Amino acid sequence: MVLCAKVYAKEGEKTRRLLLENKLLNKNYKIVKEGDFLYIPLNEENLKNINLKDLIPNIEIVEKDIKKKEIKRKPSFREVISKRFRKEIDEGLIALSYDVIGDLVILQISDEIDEKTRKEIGEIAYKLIPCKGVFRRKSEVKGEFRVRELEHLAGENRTLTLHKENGYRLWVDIAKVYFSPRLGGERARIMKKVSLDDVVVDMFAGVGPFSIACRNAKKIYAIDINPDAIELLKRNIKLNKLEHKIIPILSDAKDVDVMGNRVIMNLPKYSHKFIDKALEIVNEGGVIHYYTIGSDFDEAIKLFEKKCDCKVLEKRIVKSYAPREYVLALDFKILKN
Ligand SMILES: C[S@@+](CC[C@H](N)C(=O)[O-])C[C@H]1O[C@@H](n2cnc3c(N)ncnc32)[C@H](O)[C@@H]1O
Repeated sequence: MVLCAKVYAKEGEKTRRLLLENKLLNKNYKIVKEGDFLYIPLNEENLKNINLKDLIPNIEIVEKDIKKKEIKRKPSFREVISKRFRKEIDEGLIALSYDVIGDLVILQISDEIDEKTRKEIGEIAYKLIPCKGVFRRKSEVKGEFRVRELEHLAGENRTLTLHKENGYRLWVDIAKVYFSPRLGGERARIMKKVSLDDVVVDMFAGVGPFSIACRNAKKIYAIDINPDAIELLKRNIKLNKLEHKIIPILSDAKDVDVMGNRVIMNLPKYSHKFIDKALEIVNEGGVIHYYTIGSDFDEAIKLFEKKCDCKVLEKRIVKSYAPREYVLALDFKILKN
């Protein structure tokens, strides 16, 4: 038996909404109609904390024999793939993790899996993950622009998408520029550190996620060598109404002539080659947010200590890169360049 509110059918919707707003609706049971009346199941647990008569003075509470709703949950992509392709997952040929960038999904399936199966997995992802198009990583990120090759598997064959994170929006073309949604948390961390009088230099800005995350700063120089990234960056600056703050610069970071007190070096694979330039850019007392790849922090710390007088403010593992290798973040306060 379930405790129900018995109301005239014409009062039903109003009562249901009131009960829902006050967390008093028991969604595990169906609402039943008999004659002129509706029986609306009540959440007995929450009913203890509220006098229902205060909320709906004429309410009649009755017990009623109602069947539980059969809730059919759609299985997740991971559940389906784990069952169907256990062996391939264990062999490292198919990954259960995937990236969602805007309305596009990027899967990790090895070339060793035949094309028909790759497309089949793409179709499963298309059905089970809310998205418009599904791709797979066809290569690692490579070259100066740090872009990866992709293979279209299902849905729309379009690579431009609008991604949302940390309260800002970004146009990203996954075929032309680097972008990782897995860095959203790292950008949120930097965002909290930025103050109104900061001048930020984002040396490897891409489509601008770090630059835009620093929107509370006084000024932000956003540099990238990839013309497609700079075009999207300009679009993102407008989209987020930051034309008065962010200065996009299409250039090799080594050639720029700017200075700031907060320098972001988000080029983990090659950032070590740009430390001298970053030390030229940063004001004394400023901070360098250094990203690198390694198994521990020691190498990066030694590298900086050899070149300047500095102090590690914070260090953290951002994400895994390869077995026992990570993308590492180190914040250095530069005491003397
Ligand atoms: C790992 S991506 C990071 C992009 C962006 N910060 C993000 O989080 O999405 C590195 C970026 O550095 C750019 N890049 C590589 N070498 C560069 C250089 N010498 N000067 C300026 N930009 C460079 C690439 O085009 C790429 O967009």
